[in-house]
Amino acid sequence: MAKHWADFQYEIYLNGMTGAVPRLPTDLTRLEELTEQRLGPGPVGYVAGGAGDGSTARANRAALERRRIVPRMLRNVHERDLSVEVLGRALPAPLALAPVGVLSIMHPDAESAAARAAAAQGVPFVLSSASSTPMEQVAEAMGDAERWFQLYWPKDPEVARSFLGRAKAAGFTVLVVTLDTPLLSWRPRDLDQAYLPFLRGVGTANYFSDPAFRAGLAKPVHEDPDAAVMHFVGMFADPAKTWPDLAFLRENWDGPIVLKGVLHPDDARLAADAGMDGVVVSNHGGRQVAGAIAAADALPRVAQAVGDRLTVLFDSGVRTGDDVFKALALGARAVLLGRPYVYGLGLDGQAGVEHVIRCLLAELDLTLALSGHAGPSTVGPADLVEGTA
Ligand SMILES: Cc1cc2nc3c(=O)[nH]c(=O)nc-3n(C[C@H](O)[C@H](O)[C@H](O)COP(=O)(O)O)c2cc1C
Ligand SMILES: O=C(O)C(=O)c1ccccc1
Repeated sequence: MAKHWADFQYEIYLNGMTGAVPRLPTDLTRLEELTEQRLGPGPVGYVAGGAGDGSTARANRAALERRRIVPRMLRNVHERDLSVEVLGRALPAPLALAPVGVLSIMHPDAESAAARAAAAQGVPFVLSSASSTPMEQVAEAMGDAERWFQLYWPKDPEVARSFLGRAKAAGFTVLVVTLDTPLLSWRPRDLDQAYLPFLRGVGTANYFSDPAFRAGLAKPVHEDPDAAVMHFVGMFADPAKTWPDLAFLRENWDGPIVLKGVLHPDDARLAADAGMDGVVVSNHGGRQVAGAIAAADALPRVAQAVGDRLTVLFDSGVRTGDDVFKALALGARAVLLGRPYVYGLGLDGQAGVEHVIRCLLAELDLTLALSGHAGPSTVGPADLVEGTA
């Protein structure tokens, strides 16, 4: 676990004094291009790509960049503390790693490397249902860190029950249920490169290792892998689900449940009415609904509607420490980091993910301090204006 959060910027400055150039850039917006140079256009196209022409992913960035911080002076920011409480858990910083499937397209150590990096930095790692490594194996890599599991809610209730039972048995305590992907969207960048990793069986580890999933196959996976993949595609999510179905999750999960992919304040109210514990305001990084509202534009409306009833988390477009600051100011309790850690993984495995987390938190710490805040709790709407940039 990391030391004192405010030490991060100090350590980086110190490396600068020794003349040692960091292995990866400290401007995390540069990682995509470097990863593409290293790994090629297929995998990076998949990670970077969005729905349709990519306009939602661009809107996510624009909505964060348009908001500008108005720093305050002379507020004694000498002693700082980034810690926050999220869902009854004390986190060292308002940050977790977002669930990202198919990580083995980035690095052979995939989810285990990302989980170890998160654990080393004390940040929760949300394990995707579509991971390339079975959940039990990733749980081991997590050590005594917080274990959060993301559910793609399978069509077959036996598989859903089996996943929840396995996740519980493997020590996962927080359930993040993704609602925005009952189907995968139209993603021209992947279609045009014929790069759809799950069609080659990547991201199916939890399914292929699941007894309830395998019971639905005519032949064992190794005898007919194509049929197994098609079975996965047809059942990994369920477009027929409606709000009353959430009772199933409550019956089958003991800990906090967070609904990911909420953009409308009325959906957030429905989540609260259904006894959920939190929402992630997210448009899946612009990967699902082309033309959707930017996540940062949805955030204040959702926070206003349910901020007193639910834990409001945020993702989609976070690239820098000041983006985290802005999300806090717009009403998020914490953010999930997506693509930047995926590129860190692709470029330098576990060390690359740790680099990304440390840069982001160093920058957040400095942004807080230089804006007049000793920690996340005092940040609010008054810290921002809407500019034109
Ligand atoms: C390659 C890739 C795979 C993803 N897989 C999942 C997934 O399996 N489950 C999920 O809930 N979200 C998934 N997401 C969405 C992320 O959890 C998160 O919402 C998104 O990356 C945030 O946008 P950003 O990366 O632009 O910040 C995926 C995102 C990417 C880029
Ligand atoms: O690509 C994605 O955004 C995603 O969520 C996903 C869904 C199924 C399998 C792998 C990734």
